[in-house]
Amino acid sequence: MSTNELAPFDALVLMSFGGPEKEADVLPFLKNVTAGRGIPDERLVEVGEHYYGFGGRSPINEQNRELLSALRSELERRGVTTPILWGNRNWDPFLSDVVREFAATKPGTRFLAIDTSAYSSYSSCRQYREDFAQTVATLGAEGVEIAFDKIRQYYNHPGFAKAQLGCVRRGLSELSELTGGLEPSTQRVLFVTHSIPDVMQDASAVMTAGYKGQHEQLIDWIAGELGAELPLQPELVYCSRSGSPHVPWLEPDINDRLEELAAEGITGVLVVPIGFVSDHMEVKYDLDTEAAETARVLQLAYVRADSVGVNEHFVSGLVDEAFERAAQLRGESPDAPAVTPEGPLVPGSGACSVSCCAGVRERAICPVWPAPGE
Ligand SMILES: CC1=C(CCC(=O)O)c2cc3nc(cc4[nH]c(cc5[nH]c(cc1n2)c(C)c5CCC(=O)O)c(CCC(=O)O)c4C)C(CCC(=O)O)=C3C
Ligand SMILES: [Fe+2]
Repeated sequence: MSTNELAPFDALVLMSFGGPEKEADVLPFLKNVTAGRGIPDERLVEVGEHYYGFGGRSPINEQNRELLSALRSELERRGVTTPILWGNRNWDPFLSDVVREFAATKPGTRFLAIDTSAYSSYSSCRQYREDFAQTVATLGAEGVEIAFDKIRQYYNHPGFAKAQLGCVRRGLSELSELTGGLEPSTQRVLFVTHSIPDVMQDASAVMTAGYKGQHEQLIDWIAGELGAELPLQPELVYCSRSGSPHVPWLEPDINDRLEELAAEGITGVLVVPIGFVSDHMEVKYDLDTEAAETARVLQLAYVRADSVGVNEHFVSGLVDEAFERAAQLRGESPDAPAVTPEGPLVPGSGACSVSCCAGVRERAICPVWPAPGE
């Protein structure tokens, strides 16, 4: 007997940010990212340099190829034959191209998207829903009907959470080895995520625990799970701020915080990239290059924990979330596990509804999930 755990979906699509793969790609990529966003030119030149420092190649596409292949293996292991594609917002392979090619052989395709972004905010969730709406509209104008849904934001799904827990555990033992033992009075754990503008943070906190609150809840869960294994005080800091210096973004920046901590007598840190699913350019440049250099100058011992990458808990969690979403759309009430007090961000439950993480611009989103009462 065979059942299709992903019905009513015809295909899965891994949806990501995209990144350049050679020097000539860097500027056109940055133009795509910042189209209509008012990022100062100086910032673009500066960010371009981060990429040129790595030969113009972001690691993100390679990491997504690995994630795609890990997801394929996990689906195969579970006997699922539904195809899985990969598409990006800002660089080749572009979502619309991938979807167009697939839908050409199968009109009316229903896609279920898995995006490489765990938390709620305009940049990390709603903007993907705008991308899906735009893709539906573009193909619709070409006479090709398609539909999209997406899995829930998964920062508190046990798969992602357990993967993060493992990364912290390994990082702690590395710091301990490097420094001859964990020392609460002189060491800290810095959980790092991508800074966002305060207004984006505020919009994210209307219908959900918010971008910042979700990170804090996950950190609390990790600390609870580790118990005495975590003798060091954890805190949340930020990286990769951009935009005008007059616009407030979430702080403290990791480099500023390292300076303060060094002045307070801290001599070692474990840096955990909890906001990122893989070691892409923010991790390679902002953490492994820039923050590591700040720590070196301050003579701080610096260990960077792994990102979840293709950790088995993470990968099988993503497949569980796809199954969960498909079952919800079949009218079933699947188990929706979550490790933090906020609970699962079930689409349309209020979290991730039409008004969740609303941006400054009015743009069509897809799928449209009204919350009860909206
Ligand atoms: C929350 C968040 C995530 C995490 C969630 C997720 O993963 O989606 C994320 C991921 C990423 N951000 C990336 C790259 C960039 N982000 C930029 C700009 C911005 N990011 C923002 C937020 C986020 N970004 C914001 C509020 C801006 C300001 C402009 C705007 O309102 O959009 C810019 C423009 C230059 C600059 O301003 O730095 C670049 C080049 C890459 C690719 C890395 C690689 O190539 O390996 C990835 C994975
Ligand atoms: Fe970004």
